[in-house]
Amino acid sequence: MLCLRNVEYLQNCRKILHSINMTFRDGISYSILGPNGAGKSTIARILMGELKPTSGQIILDGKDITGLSITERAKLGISMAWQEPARYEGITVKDYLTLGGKLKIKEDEIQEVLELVGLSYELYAHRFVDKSLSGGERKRVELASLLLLKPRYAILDEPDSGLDITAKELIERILNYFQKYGTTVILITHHEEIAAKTDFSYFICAGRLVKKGFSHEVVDYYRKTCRRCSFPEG
Ligand SMILES: Nc1ncnc2c1ncn2[C@@H]1O[C@H](COP(=O)(O)OP(=O)(O)OP(=O)(O)O)[C@@H](O)[C@H]1O
Repeated sequence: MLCLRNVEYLQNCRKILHSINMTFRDGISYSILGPNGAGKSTIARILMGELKPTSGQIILDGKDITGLSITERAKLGISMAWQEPARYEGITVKDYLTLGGKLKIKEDEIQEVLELVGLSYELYAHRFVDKSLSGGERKRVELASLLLLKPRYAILDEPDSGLDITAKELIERILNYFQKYGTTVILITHHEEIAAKTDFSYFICAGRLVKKGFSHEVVDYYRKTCRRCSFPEG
C-alpha cells in the first residue's frame, strides 16, 4: 500500500499542496482528477521522488520512502509515464522497450503492447526514439514501455494528452492490461470521463483534496460543482 501522509508543497512561498492524504491499495485503479493548475502533476512528481515535499511523508507498506530517489523508488516498483516523454538519439523503439535487450521480452509481447497503444509493430519497432517520432508517437512508446514493465504502481500523467486516438478506448485497454497483472494504476487527468474509468478517485482543486470516493460518485460531484466554479481562474 502506498500513501501520501499530510503532504504539503511550497514553491516560492506559495502553497501548491495543502496537507494531502491519499491511499493507493494494491490492484485497484485510481484517478487524481482536477482542473488545470490544481496540483495533480506536483502530486505525481512527489510520489515518484522527482520533488521532495516541504512537509509530510510518502509511505510504502508502512515504511517511510520520502527520502528515496526516483531510481530507488523505481526499484520498489513505482514507475511513471511522464507527461512529456524523453527523446533518445540512436535508440530504436524496440531497444528502448527492452532496455537495449536487457529485458528478455518475447517479440509477440512487444507487438501486443505496441498495438495496444495504437502503433504497428512492423512500422515502428525499428524506428528511432528521436525527433523523427511525433510527440504523440513518443507518448505512445512511453506508455508501451510502462505496460511492458508491469510495475507494482503505474503513475500515468495525462496519458491521453497529445493523442488523437480515442482516449477513452486507450485508457480502457491500459486499465484492463494492468488489471491482469495486478498493477495499481494512478491516473492523473482533468477529464472526468477518463477518471470515470478508474475504480476510485481523488478530486483536488487549488492544492486541496476536495472529495474522494468511488469514481462514479466523485465524477458526479465534479460535474455538479467544478464546472460551475470559476475559482482557479479567479
Ligand atoms: N516550478 C514552479 N514554479 C512556480 N509555480 C509552479 C511550479 N511548478 C508548479 N507550479 C504551480 O503549481 C500549481 C500546480 O501545478 P501542477 O502542474 O501540479 O498542476 P496540474 O493540476 O498538474 O495542472 P495541469 O492539469 O495544467 O497539468 C500551478 O499553479 C503551477 O503554476
